[in-house]
Amino acid sequence: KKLKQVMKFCQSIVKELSSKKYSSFNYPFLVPVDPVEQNIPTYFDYIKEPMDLSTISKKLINWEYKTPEEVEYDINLIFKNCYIFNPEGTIVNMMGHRLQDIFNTKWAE
Ligand SMILES: Cc1ccc(Nc2c(-c3ccc(O)cc3)nc3c(C)cccn23)cc1
Repeated sequence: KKLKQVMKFCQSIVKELSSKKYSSFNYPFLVPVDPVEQNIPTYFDYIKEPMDLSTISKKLINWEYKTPEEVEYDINLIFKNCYIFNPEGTIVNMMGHRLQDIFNTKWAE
């Protein structure tokens, strides 16, 4: 069925965004943010819907998404959270924009 192919495409995009070739700027988005480890204790005061690429990959494997729009929502949540917590001009903010540019290009394909 078509849905299976679409979900495979989504998984390929998550794999691409997690690729080592982007390791200089994708690492803040690969796994759930650990506010203690990253010394950002207020993170969950601002971010009520944490999201990361490994969580999306797991949800895809467990068929937790019913439509590609739900996958797109979670991927965009990563960037939305990034820009909420990391103001314009910060390095992590710029890392988010770089990864989002790759996502927008691949998603539009
Ligand atoms: C230049 C720079 C400065 C700080 C960080 N912090 C950070 C973050 C992070 C993720 C999301 C977020 O909204 C804020 C921070 N995740 C990491 C990781 C996994 C390893 C090392 C540092 N990390 C990374 C790069």
